[in-house]
Amino acid sequence: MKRLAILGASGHGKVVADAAELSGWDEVVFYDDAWPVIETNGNWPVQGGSRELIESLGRYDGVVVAIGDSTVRLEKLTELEAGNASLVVIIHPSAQVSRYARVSPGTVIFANSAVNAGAELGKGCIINTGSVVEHDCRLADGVHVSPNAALAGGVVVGRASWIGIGAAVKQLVSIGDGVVVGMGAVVTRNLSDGVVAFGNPARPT
Ligand SMILES: CC(=O)SCCNC(=O)CCNC(=O)[C@H](O)C(C)(C)COP(=O)(O)OP(=O)(O)OC[C@H]1O[C@@H](n2cnc3c(N)ncnc32)[C@H](O)[C@@H]1OP(=O)(O)O
Repeated sequence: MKRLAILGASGHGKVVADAAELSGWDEVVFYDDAWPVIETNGNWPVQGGSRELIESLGRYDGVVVAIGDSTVRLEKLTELEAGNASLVVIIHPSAQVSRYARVSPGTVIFANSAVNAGAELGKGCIINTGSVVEHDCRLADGVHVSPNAALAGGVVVGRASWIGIGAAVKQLVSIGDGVVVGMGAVVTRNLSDGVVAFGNPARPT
């Protein structure tokens, strides 16, 4: 019996839970600091807040954080690691993840996405539905690649950056830390830390 605890009773959490069940986890439960006001998240129970999770880590074979805000997600991952939580990777069975890619703990990879050979993904990344992380991309901790976004070969993305839904990033482009790439953007040039950029070609606002 494999038991998974997910911190973050969010809509994103439901997708993580669904992918987890489809990839062999027998029991999936949530923890969220909104507990006990929130007692369920879709089909799954919410059993406590982050403190209760830390106190009951021994009950679980794996833990993952499903908080959309990348900075908060990384903070919670760090707290759980300090408590010796067993952070796991969740991969939807329809995702294509190369055996030559490296995926760090706490990262989730959703349906119909592809992560190709030589890609390196940091901790707590979200590779969302239908997105593409091409060969030799390097994603730092906490990167979110939104649904249907595509990173061409050798793209580098910094810590906690967010690539919006349907965006496209040219090969070998380097995106800094804490960047937001807007939905549908076409990124042709490097982006420095902290910028918000969108449009075709994408320009920082
Ligand atoms: C499973 C999931 O749901 S994952 C989540 C996926 N969601 C996303 O990818 C959303 C990413 N976010 C965006 O693209 C946002 O629009 C941002 C971050 C780029 C900008 O957000 P905000 O700062 O709130 O901008 P706001 O909505 O006020 O728009 C400001 C202007 O920019 C325009 N604009 C905003 N985003 C874009 C975009 N991606 N492309 C072109 N124009 C845009 C708006 O139309 C508006 O123009 P106007 O002033 O002429 O009316």
